[in-house]
Amino acid sequence: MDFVAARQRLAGTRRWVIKIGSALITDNGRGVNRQAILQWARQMAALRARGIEVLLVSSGAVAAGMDRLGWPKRPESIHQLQAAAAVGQSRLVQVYEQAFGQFDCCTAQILLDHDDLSNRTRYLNARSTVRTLLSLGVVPVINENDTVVTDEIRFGDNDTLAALVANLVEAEVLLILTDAEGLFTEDPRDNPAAELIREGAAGDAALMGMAGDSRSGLGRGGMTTKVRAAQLAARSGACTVIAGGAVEDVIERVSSGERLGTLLLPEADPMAARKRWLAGQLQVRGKLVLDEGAQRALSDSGRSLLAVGVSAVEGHFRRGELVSCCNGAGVEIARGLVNYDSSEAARIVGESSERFVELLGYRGDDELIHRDNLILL
Ligand SMILES: Nc1ncnc2c1ncn2[C@@H]1O[C@H](COP(=O)(O)OP(=O)(O)O)[C@@H](O)[C@H]1O
Ligand SMILES: N[C@@H](CCC(=O)OP(=O)(O)O)C(=O)O
Repeated sequence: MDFVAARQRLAGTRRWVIKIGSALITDNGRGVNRQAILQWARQMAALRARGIEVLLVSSGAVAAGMDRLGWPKRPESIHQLQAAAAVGQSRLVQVYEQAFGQFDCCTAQILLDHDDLSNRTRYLNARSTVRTLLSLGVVPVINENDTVVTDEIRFGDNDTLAALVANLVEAEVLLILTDAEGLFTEDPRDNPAAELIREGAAGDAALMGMAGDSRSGLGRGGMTTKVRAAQLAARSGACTVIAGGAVEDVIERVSSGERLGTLLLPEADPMAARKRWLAGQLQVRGKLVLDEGAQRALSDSGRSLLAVGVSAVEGHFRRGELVSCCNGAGVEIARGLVNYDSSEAARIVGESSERFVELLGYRGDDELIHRDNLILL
Protein backbone atom coordinates (compact mmCIF):
# COMPACT_ATOMS: atom_id res chain seq x y z
CA MET A 1 0.00 0.00 0.00
CA ASP A 2 1.19 3.50 -0.78
CA PHE A 3 0.78 5.13 2.61
CA VAL A 4 2.19 8.51 1.58
CA ALA A 5 -0.39 8.81 -1.16
CA ALA A 6 -3.10 7.60 1.24
CA ARG A 7 -2.20 10.36 3.70
CA GLN A 8 -2.36 12.94 0.94
CA ARG A 9 -5.70 11.60 -0.25
CA LEU A 10 -7.21 12.54 3.12
CA ALA A 11 -7.02 16.17 2.03
CA GLY A 12 -9.39 15.48 -0.87
CA THR A 13 -12.08 13.60 1.06
CA ARG A 14 -15.58 14.94 1.59
CA ARG A 15 -17.22 13.26 4.61
CA TRP A 16 -15.72 12.59 8.02
CA VAL A 17 -16.90 11.00 11.24
CA ILE A 18 -14.89 12.33 14.18
CA LYS A 19 -15.10 10.50 17.50
CA ILE A 20 -13.93 12.08 20.74
CA GLY A 21 -13.48 9.87 23.82
CA SER A 22 -14.55 10.43 27.43
CA ALA A 23 -11.14 11.11 28.95
CA LEU A 24 -10.54 13.93 26.45
CA ILE A 25 -13.98 15.48 26.77
CA THR A 26 -13.77 15.59 30.54
CA ASP A 27 -10.07 16.41 30.89
CA ASN A 28 -9.52 13.12 32.70
CA GLY A 29 -12.69 13.34 34.72
CA ARG A 30 -12.33 16.97 35.80
CA GLY A 31 -15.60 18.15 34.21
CA VAL A 32 -16.46 19.11 30.65
CA ASN A 33 -13.35 20.57 29.04
CA ARG A 34 -14.87 23.67 27.41
CA GLN A 35 -11.55 25.00 26.18
CA ALA A 36 -10.65 21.80 24.35
CA ILE A 37 -14.17 21.49 22.92
CA LEU A 38 -13.90 25.04 21.60
CA GLN A 39 -10.64 24.15 19.83
CA TRP A 40 -12.10 21.01 18.25
CA ALA A 41 -15.23 22.94 17.23
CA ARG A 42 -13.05 25.59 15.56
CA GLN A 43 -11.21 22.95 13.58
CA MET A 44 -14.37 21.10 12.60
CA ALA A 45 -15.94 24.37 11.47
CA ALA A 46 -12.81 24.95 9.34
CA LEU A 47 -13.31 21.52 7.75
CA ARG A 48 -16.92 22.40 7.00
CA ALA A 49 -15.79 25.66 5.43
CA ARG A 50 -13.54 23.60 3.12
CA GLY A 51 -16.62 21.66 2.01
CA ILE A 52 -16.01 18.59 4.19
CA GLU A 53 -19.13 17.26 5.91
CA VAL A 54 -18.48 16.46 9.57
CA LEU A 55 -20.34 14.18 11.96
CA LEU A 56 -19.22 14.18 15.54
CA VAL A 57 -19.57 11.14 17.79
CA SER A 58 -18.97 12.39 21.29
CA SER A 59 -18.60 10.30 24.41
CA GLY A 60 -18.49 11.84 27.83
CA ALA A 61 -22.13 11.85 28.96
CA VAL A 62 -21.51 9.47 31.87
CA ALA A 63 -18.25 11.17 32.85
CA ALA A 64 -19.80 14.67 32.63
CA GLY A 65 -22.83 13.51 34.64
CA MET A 66 -20.60 11.97 37.32
CA ASP A 67 -18.81 15.27 37.64
CA ARG A 68 -22.06 17.26 37.81
CA LEU A 69 -23.49 14.91 40.45
CA GLY A 70 -20.26 14.95 42.43
CA TRP A 71 -19.59 11.23 42.05
CA PRO A 72 -15.84 10.51 42.23
CA LYS A 73 -16.10 6.92 40.95
CA ARG A 74 -17.91 5.37 38.00
CA PRO A 75 -21.00 3.65 39.48
CA GLU A 76 -21.57 -0.07 38.90
CA SER A 77 -25.37 -0.01 38.76
CA ILE A 78 -26.85 0.38 35.29
CA HIS A 79 -29.55 2.75 36.58
CA GLN A 80 -26.99 5.05 38.12
CA LEU A 81 -24.96 5.00 34.91
CA GLN A 82 -28.09 5.86 32.94
CA ALA A 83 -28.94 8.66 35.35
CA ALA A 84 -25.41 10.06 35.05
CA ALA A 85 -25.65 9.86 31.24
CA ALA A 86 -28.95 11.76 31.27
CA VAL A 87 -27.47 14.54 33.38
CA GLY A 88 -24.21 14.67 31.44
CA GLN A 89 -25.69 14.50 27.94
CA SER A 90 -27.69 17.69 28.32
CA ARG A 91 -24.62 19.49 29.59
CA LEU A 92 -22.53 18.14 26.69
CA VAL A 93 -24.88 19.25 23.93
CA GLN A 94 -25.21 22.67 25.52
CA VAL A 95 -21.41 23.09 25.46
CA TYR A 96 -21.20 21.88 21.85
CA GLU A 97 -23.98 24.16 20.62
CA GLN A 98 -22.29 27.12 22.26
CA ALA A 99 -18.83 26.23 20.98
CA PHE A 100 -19.91 25.60 17.36
CA GLY A 101 -22.10 28.70 17.51
CA GLN A 102 -18.97 30.82 17.85
CA PHE A 103 -17.95 29.61 14.39
CA ASP A 104 -21.41 30.03 12.84
CA CYS A 105 -22.11 26.30 12.87
CA CYS A 106 -25.34 24.78 14.06
CA THR A 107 -25.40 21.41 15.88
CA ALA A 108 -28.06 18.72 16.29
CA GLN A 109 -28.22 16.06 18.98
CA ILE A 110 -28.70 12.50 17.75
CA LEU A 111 -28.98 9.63 20.21
CA LEU A 112 -28.87 6.18 18.66
CA ASP A 113 -29.35 2.68 19.95
CA HIS A 114 -28.69 -0.70 18.43
CA ASP A 115 -32.17 -1.03 16.87
CA ASP A 116 -31.74 2.25 15.05
CA LEU A 117 -28.92 0.73 13.05
CA SER A 118 -30.05 -2.89 12.77
CA ASN A 119 -33.73 -2.39 11.91
CA ARG A 120 -33.97 -1.61 8.19
CA THR A 121 -36.67 1.08 8.40
CA ARG A 122 -35.07 2.85 11.32
CA TYR A 123 -31.68 2.54 9.63
CA LEU A 124 -33.00 4.34 6.56
CA ASN A 125 -34.74 6.94 8.71
CA ALA A 126 -31.54 7.62 10.62
CA ARG A 127 -29.63 7.80 7.35
CA SER A 128 -32.07 10.24 5.75
CA THR A 129 -32.17 12.49 8.81
CA VAL A 130 -28.41 12.60 9.12
CA ARG A 131 -27.97 13.25 5.41
CA THR A 132 -30.55 16.03 5.55
CA LEU A 133 -28.75 17.63 8.48
CA LEU A 134 -25.47 17.46 6.58
CA SER A 135 -27.02 19.03 3.51
CA LEU A 136 -28.23 21.89 5.76
CA GLY A 137 -24.68 22.45 6.99
CA VAL A 138 -25.53 21.20 10.49
CA VAL A 139 -22.98 19.21 12.52
CA PRO A 140 -24.72 16.16 14.06
CA VAL A 141 -23.47 15.42 17.59
CA ILE A 142 -24.09 11.72 18.12
CA ASN A 143 -23.97 9.54 21.21
CA GLU A 144 -25.44 6.24 22.28
CA ASN A 145 -28.89 6.62 23.81
CA ASP A 146 -27.53 5.55 27.19
CA THR A 147 -30.67 6.26 29.19
CA VAL A 148 -32.73 3.60 27.41
CA VAL A 149 -30.27 0.91 26.37
CA THR A 150 -29.83 -2.28 28.34
CA ASP A 151 -26.72 -4.42 28.43
CA GLU A 152 -27.97 -6.79 25.74
CA ILE A 153 -28.41 -4.08 23.14
CA ARG A 154 -25.59 -1.76 24.14
CA PHE A 155 -22.87 -0.80 21.65
CA GLY A 156 -20.96 -0.26 24.86
CA ASP A 157 -18.21 1.82 23.44
CA ASN A 158 -18.48 4.74 21.10
CA ASP A 159 -15.67 3.50 18.86
CA THR A 160 -18.07 0.85 17.54
CA LEU A 161 -20.90 3.36 17.28
CA ALA A 162 -18.67 5.77 15.34
CA ALA A 163 -17.68 3.02 12.89
CA LEU A 164 -21.33 2.08 12.33
CA VAL A 165 -22.13 5.75 11.74
CA ALA A 166 -19.28 5.83 9.19
CA ASN A 167 -20.99 2.86 7.48
CA LEU A 168 -24.39 4.55 7.74
CA VAL A 169 -23.33 7.70 5.92
CA GLU A 170 -20.55 6.08 3.85
CA ALA A 171 -17.97 8.41 5.33
CA GLU A 172 -14.53 8.34 3.76
CA VAL A 173 -12.68 8.97 7.00
CA LEU A 174 -13.19 7.93 10.62
CA LEU A 175 -11.00 10.02 12.92
CA ILE A 176 -10.82 8.67 16.48
CA LEU A 177 -9.41 11.20 18.91
CA THR A 178 -8.21 9.81 22.22
CA ASP A 179 -5.72 10.45 25.01
CA ALA A 180 -2.97 8.37 23.33
CA GLU A 181 -1.24 9.67 20.19
CA GLY A 182 -2.27 6.61 18.21
CA LEU A 183 -1.87 2.86 18.38
CA PHE A 184 1.47 1.86 19.89
CA THR A 185 3.17 -1.54 19.73
CA GLU A 186 1.90 -1.91 23.32
CA ASP A 187 0.12 0.33 25.82
CA PRO A 188 2.56 3.23 26.44
CA ARG A 189 1.23 3.35 30.02
CA ASP A 190 2.87 -0.07 30.48
CA ASN A 191 5.92 0.45 28.35
CA PRO A 192 7.08 4.03 27.63
CA ALA A 193 9.43 2.65 24.97
CA ALA A 194 6.49 1.34 22.91
CA GLU A 195 6.53 2.64 19.34
CA LEU A 196 3.78 4.40 17.42
CA ILE A 197 2.35 2.45 14.50
CA ARG A 198 2.09 5.10 11.83
CA GLU A 199 0.24 3.20 9.14
CA GLY A 200 -1.22 -0.23 8.58
CA ALA A 201 -4.01 -2.31 7.07
CA ALA A 202 -7.19 -2.23 9.15
CA GLY A 203 -7.53 -6.00 8.80
CA ASP A 204 -3.99 -6.83 9.93
CA ALA A 205 -4.46 -9.40 12.73
CA ALA A 206 -1.20 -8.35 14.39
CA LEU A 207 -2.73 -4.99 15.39
CA MET A 208 -5.19 -6.64 17.76
CA GLY A 209 -2.29 -8.24 19.57
CA MET A 210 -0.84 -4.79 20.28
CA ALA A 211 -4.08 -3.18 21.40
CA GLY A 212 -4.91 -3.22 25.09
CA ASP A 213 -7.85 -2.14 27.21
CA SER A 214 -8.76 1.20 28.73
CA ARG A 215 -7.15 2.15 32.02
CA SER A 216 -8.55 5.59 32.71
CA GLY A 217 -11.80 4.44 34.37
CA LEU A 218 -13.55 6.90 32.06
CA GLY A 219 -13.17 5.36 28.62
CA ARG A 220 -14.59 1.96 27.71
CA GLY A 221 -12.79 0.01 25.09
CA GLY A 222 -9.14 1.10 25.00
CA MET A 223 -7.35 0.42 21.71
CA THR A 224 -9.08 -2.93 21.20
CA THR A 225 -12.37 -1.32 20.22
CA LYS A 226 -10.57 1.30 18.14
CA VAL A 227 -8.82 -1.32 16.00
CA ARG A 228 -12.11 -3.20 15.69
CA ALA A 229 -13.81 0.06 14.71
CA ALA A 230 -11.23 0.52 11.95
CA GLN A 231 -12.13 -2.95 10.65
CA LEU A 232 -15.85 -2.14 10.70
CA ALA A 233 -15.31 1.23 9.02
CA ALA A 234 -13.21 -0.46 6.31
CA ARG A 235 -16.25 -2.51 5.24
CA SER A 236 -17.74 0.59 3.65
CA GLY A 237 -14.36 1.79 2.41
CA ALA A 238 -13.55 4.31 5.17
CA CYS A 239 -10.01 4.73 6.38
CA THR A 240 -9.46 5.30 10.09
CA VAL A 241 -7.01 7.60 11.82
CA ILE A 242 -6.45 7.14 15.57
CA ALA A 243 -4.78 10.27 16.93
CA GLY A 244 -4.15 12.31 20.05
CA GLY A 245 -6.97 14.75 20.70
CA ALA A 246 -4.69 16.98 22.76
CA VAL A 247 -2.23 17.49 19.89
CA GLU A 248 -2.46 21.07 18.67
CA ASP A 249 -4.69 21.50 15.60
CA VAL A 250 -4.83 17.74 15.23
CA ILE A 251 -7.99 17.66 13.10
CA GLU A 252 -6.78 20.23 10.61
CA ARG A 253 -3.33 18.68 10.43
CA VAL A 254 -4.61 15.16 9.81
CA SER A 255 -7.00 16.53 7.20
CA SER A 256 -4.16 18.22 5.38
CA GLY A 257 -2.30 14.91 5.10
CA GLU A 258 0.25 15.38 7.91
CA ARG A 259 1.70 12.13 9.25
CA LEU A 260 0.05 12.20 12.70
CA GLY A 261 -1.41 9.26 14.64
CA THR A 262 -2.11 5.83 13.16
CA LEU A 263 -3.68 5.51 9.71
CA LEU A 264 -5.51 2.21 9.11
CA LEU A 265 -6.61 1.53 5.55
CA PRO A 266 -9.24 -0.75 4.05
CA GLU A 267 -7.70 -3.66 2.14
CA ALA A 268 -9.72 -3.15 -0.98
CA ASP A 269 -9.72 0.06 -2.94
CA PRO A 270 -12.04 2.30 -0.85
CA MET A 271 -14.46 2.82 -3.69
CA ALA A 272 -14.71 -0.92 -4.45
CA ALA A 273 -15.18 -1.71 -0.74
CA ARG A 274 -17.90 0.90 -0.46
CA LYS A 275 -19.73 -0.35 -3.52
CA ARG A 276 -19.53 -3.96 -2.34
CA TRP A 277 -20.86 -2.90 1.03
CA LEU A 278 -23.67 -0.92 -0.55
CA ALA A 279 -24.70 -3.86 -2.69
CA GLY A 280 -24.98 -6.12 0.32
CA GLN A 281 -26.65 -3.66 2.67
CA LEU A 282 -29.73 -2.24 1.11
CA GLN A 283 -32.88 -3.61 -0.47
CA VAL A 284 -33.68 -2.70 -4.05
CA ARG A 285 -36.64 -0.31 -3.97
CA GLY A 286 -37.34 0.33 -7.62
CA LYS A 287 -36.23 0.05 -11.21
CA LEU A 288 -34.99 2.38 -13.92
CA VAL A 289 -35.08 1.32 -17.56
CA LEU A 290 -32.06 2.61 -19.49
CA ASP A 291 -31.79 3.38 -23.19
CA GLU A 292 -28.84 2.02 -25.15
CA GLY A 293 -26.74 5.17 -24.84
CA ALA A 294 -27.05 5.13 -21.05
CA GLN A 295 -26.22 1.41 -20.90
CA ARG A 296 -23.01 2.08 -22.84
CA ALA A 297 -22.15 5.13 -20.70
CA LEU A 298 -22.36 3.00 -17.57
CA SER A 299 -20.88 -0.28 -18.78
CA ASP A 300 -18.15 0.95 -21.11
CA SER A 301 -17.18 4.34 -19.72
CA GLY A 302 -18.03 4.06 -16.01
CA ARG A 303 -20.05 7.27 -16.18
CA SER A 304 -22.89 8.51 -13.97
CA LEU A 305 -26.49 7.81 -14.93
CA LEU A 306 -28.27 10.89 -16.29
CA ALA A 307 -32.03 11.25 -16.44
CA VAL A 308 -31.87 11.81 -20.19
CA GLY A 309 -30.83 8.16 -20.69
CA VAL A 310 -33.73 6.68 -18.70
CA SER A 311 -36.99 5.76 -20.39
CA ALA A 312 -39.09 4.47 -17.47
CA VAL A 313 -39.31 4.45 -13.69
CA GLU A 314 -40.89 1.62 -11.71
CA GLY A 315 -41.57 1.18 -7.99
CA HIS A 316 -41.75 3.57 -5.10
CA PHE A 317 -38.45 4.86 -3.75
CA ARG A 318 -36.98 7.82 -1.94
CA ARG A 319 -33.82 9.78 -2.55
CA GLY A 320 -30.82 7.81 -1.32
CA GLU A 321 -32.42 4.39 -1.75
CA LEU A 322 -31.11 1.56 -3.88
CA VAL A 323 -32.60 1.04 -7.34
CA SER A 324 -31.88 -1.40 -10.08
CA CYS A 325 -30.88 -0.25 -13.58
CA CYS A 326 -32.11 -2.52 -16.38
CA ASN A 327 -31.99 -2.68 -20.15
CA GLY A 328 -35.15 -2.80 -22.25
CA ALA A 329 -35.32 -6.59 -21.90
CA GLY A 330 -35.40 -6.32 -18.09
CA VAL A 331 -31.82 -7.53 -17.57
CA GLU A 332 -30.22 -5.81 -14.60
CA ILE A 333 -26.91 -4.15 -15.50
CA ALA A 334 -26.28 -1.98 -12.44
CA ARG A 335 -27.55 -0.88 -9.05
CA GLY A 336 -27.16 2.44 -7.38
CA LEU A 337 -28.33 5.01 -4.88
CA VAL A 338 -30.75 7.31 -6.60
CA ASN A 339 -30.65 11.08 -6.14
CA TYR A 340 -34.39 11.67 -6.60
CA ASP A 341 -37.65 10.23 -5.25
CA SER A 342 -39.60 8.00 -7.67
CA SER A 343 -42.23 10.69 -8.29
CA GLU A 344 -39.53 13.25 -9.13
CA ALA A 345 -37.58 10.73 -11.21
CA ALA A 346 -40.73 10.04 -13.26
CA ARG A 347 -40.96 13.76 -14.07
CA ILE A 348 -37.36 14.20 -15.22
CA VAL A 349 -36.62 10.98 -17.12
CA GLY A 350 -35.73 11.60 -20.74
CA GLU A 351 -34.89 15.22 -19.90
CA SER A 352 -31.60 17.08 -19.62
CA SER A 353 -30.64 18.57 -16.25
CA GLU A 354 -31.15 22.13 -17.61
CA ARG A 355 -34.89 21.48 -17.42
CA PHE A 356 -34.89 20.22 -13.80
CA VAL A 357 -35.81 23.61 -12.31
CA GLU A 358 -38.76 23.94 -14.65
CA LEU A 359 -39.90 20.35 -14.02
CA LEU A 360 -39.22 20.05 -10.29
CA GLY A 361 -39.08 23.59 -9.01
CA TYR A 362 -35.45 23.17 -7.97
CA ARG A 363 -32.17 22.13 -9.59
CA GLY A 364 -30.90 19.26 -7.37
CA ASP A 365 -28.18 16.90 -8.57
CA ASP A 366 -27.31 16.75 -12.26
CA GLU A 367 -27.07 12.94 -12.14
CA LEU A 368 -29.91 10.56 -11.41
CA ILE A 369 -27.27 8.23 -9.93
CA HIS A 370 -23.72 9.43 -9.40
CA ARG A 371 -21.02 7.02 -10.63
CA ASP A 372 -19.59 6.79 -7.08
CA ASN A 373 -22.90 5.30 -5.99
CA LEU A 374 -23.24 2.86 -8.90
CA ILE A 375 -22.31 -0.81 -8.85
CA LEU A 376 -22.02 -2.49 -12.25
CA LEU A 377 -23.23 -6.09 -12.27
N1 LIG B 1 -1.30 -0.40 22.10
C1 LIG B 1 -1.82 0.71 22.67
N2 LIG B 1 -1.46 1.94 22.21
C2 LIG B 1 -1.97 3.06 22.75
N3 LIG B 1 -2.84 3.06 23.77
C3 LIG B 1 -3.26 1.88 24.28
C4 LIG B 1 -2.76 0.65 23.74
N4 LIG B 1 -3.35 -0.36 24.41
C5 LIG B 1 -4.17 0.19 25.31
N5 LIG B 1 -4.14 1.54 25.25
C6 LIG B 1 -4.91 2.43 26.13
O1 LIG B 1 -6.03 2.93 25.43
C7 LIG B 1 -6.38 4.17 26.03
C8 LIG B 1 -7.36 4.92 25.17
O2 LIG B 1 -8.59 4.23 25.15
P1 LIG B 1 -9.84 4.69 26.07
O3 LIG B 1 -9.38 4.85 27.47
O4 LIG B 1 -10.95 3.75 25.81
O5 LIG B 1 -10.08 6.13 25.50
P2 LIG B 1 -11.34 6.86 24.85
O6 LIG B 1 -12.11 7.39 25.99
O7 LIG B 1 -10.70 7.94 24.04
O8 LIG B 1 -12.09 5.88 24.02
C9 LIG B 1 -5.06 4.82 26.26
O9 LIG B 1 -5.10 5.77 27.28
C10 LIG B 1 -4.13 3.64 26.60
O10 LIG B 1 -3.92 3.49 27.97
N1 LIG C 1 -22.14 6.79 25.72
C1 LIG C 1 -21.09 6.82 26.71
C2 LIG C 1 -19.82 6.49 25.98
C3 LIG C 1 -18.87 5.77 26.81
C4 LIG C 1 -17.66 5.41 25.93
O1 LIG C 1 -17.71 4.64 25.01
O2 LIG C 1 -16.60 6.13 26.19
P1 LIG C 1 -15.26 6.12 25.28
O3 LIG C 1 -14.59 4.78 25.38
O4 LIG C 1 -14.52 7.20 25.94
O5 LIG C 1 -15.62 6.47 23.90
C5 LIG C 1 -20.98 8.23 27.31
O6 LIG C 1 -21.31 9.21 26.64
O7 LIG C 1 -20.56 8.33 28.45
